[in-house]
Amino acid sequence: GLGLTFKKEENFGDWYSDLVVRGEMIEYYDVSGCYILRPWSYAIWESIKDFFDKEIKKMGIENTYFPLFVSEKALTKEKNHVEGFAPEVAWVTKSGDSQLEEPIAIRPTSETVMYPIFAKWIRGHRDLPLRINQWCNVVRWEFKHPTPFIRSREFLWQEGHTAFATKEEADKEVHAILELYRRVYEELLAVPVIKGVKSEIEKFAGGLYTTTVEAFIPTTGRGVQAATSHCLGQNFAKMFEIMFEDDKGERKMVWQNSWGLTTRSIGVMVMVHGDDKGLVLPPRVAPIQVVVIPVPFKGIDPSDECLKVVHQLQQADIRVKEDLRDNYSPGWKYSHWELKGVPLRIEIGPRDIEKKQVRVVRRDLEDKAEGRSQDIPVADLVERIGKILDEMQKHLLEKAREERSLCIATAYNWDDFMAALNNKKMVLAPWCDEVEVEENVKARTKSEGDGGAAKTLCMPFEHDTLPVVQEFLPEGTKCFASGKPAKRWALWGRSY
Ligand SMILES: O=C1CCCN[C@@H]1CCCn1cnc2cc(F)c(Cl)cc2c1=O
Ligand SMILES: [Mg+2]
Repeated sequence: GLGLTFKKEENFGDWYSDLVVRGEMIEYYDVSGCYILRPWSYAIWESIKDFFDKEIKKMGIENTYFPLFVSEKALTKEKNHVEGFAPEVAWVTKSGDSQLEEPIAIRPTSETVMYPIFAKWIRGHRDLPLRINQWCNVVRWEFKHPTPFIRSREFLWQEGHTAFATKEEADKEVHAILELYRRVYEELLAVPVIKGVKSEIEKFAGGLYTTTVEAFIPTTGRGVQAATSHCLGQNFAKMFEIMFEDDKGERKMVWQNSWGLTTRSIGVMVMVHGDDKGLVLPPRVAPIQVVVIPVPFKGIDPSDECLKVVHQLQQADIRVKEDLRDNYSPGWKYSHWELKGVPLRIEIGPRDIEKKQVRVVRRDLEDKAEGRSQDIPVADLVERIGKILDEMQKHLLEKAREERSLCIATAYNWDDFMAALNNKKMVLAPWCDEVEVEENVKARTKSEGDGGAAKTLCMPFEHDTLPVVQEFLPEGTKCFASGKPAKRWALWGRSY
């Protein structure tokens, strides 16, 4: 039958892998860790890209394209930047059947591709700020189990790379980009995220500090890094000698940022909103927002009325499609388009034609929920459909926020921390901010708990939906793990 084989709450891993294929987002591929993005998911990436690209252009950031290949010399310019990552670098070693003189790496990220060129482009303070972005693919030969969208050996992303004369300008941009990432998740994907800063061991080692938006999958109790915005400080400027002459004629190193959002965002959206009937797509990114289905009866075929409604909605820039196939029943079509996660379906039968109305059914409400289906006069259709789509967008975010708030516990000691963790929650706990304590928590949670180590997901910036804000760490509060004086709240959790 059409229904999904696995239940989300019972068998999440299989539910997800099956759903992204049955929902026609992903096709499997014979190179391990690589997936085909079919139109149904690629269209969602295009919506994300359209939004983000428009916003960064408003900020004066320009798109470029740098080569896919990195010379070994450039990639290994800074030993400690690469050494941790070396195992995941993919190399081209031959063309045809002849060995290459030098092996060439495929970019896993583009700092080492771009920054030697930045050093050429940046001479004086008038060359600053330099702010570029590229939409591309990167390759990282991951060894952990691959998961469509969430972890693959090749993925699509945007990577922004910027250079400034002062730290203040860099800091400001880090947060401006982080806010755009929050908007991608909350306004387009209807996924709530928590903004924060990474700990010293979780941050990008090559940088000064890393800010992040963290999403959460309630079903598995795992956090997932949704996007990241780093301030690199002057570390890369030092490595690649990116200097400029300031307005007093002094040679200074630039201050840099780099920031990225990947196709992982699509997987997070599927995991958060999907249900046992299939995908549930937020209207803002749904490739088709409304599907119109005729319900023939006693020889009357409402296909013409369907096409009229389709045309009306198209005029209002609503992404609408009719399903007039006569080799499938209305019931089959309802299940099919629910599996695909189309936000709204419109049913038109002979009685609807008589009454000059249509039946509108929402994908985001449970079968018996109030307001799931309603009869709407054709005359009011465009206005009402627009309103219902906006309502769905809001409802999906509110529902996800509500569910996530139930998955955040606050703990002041180890036992409460472990209880919450093993109850599939993220845990806000006061922490002494010492690296070895964080390493110790990782080690202890790896052995004691099931499902992998807990780590710090971030130190939340003050956040309206969290039970705490950084300032209110009561005097004398002890670190939940070490008992030492706590310095800050940390959000801990198991993660992807
Ligand atoms: O996260 C972002 C946003 C967009 C631009 N880049 C940064 C840092 C990327 C870290 N990182 C992440 N993964 C890597 C994998 C590698 F094989 C190598 Cl050689 C380097 C890295 C690496 O530097
Ligand atoms: Mg990695």
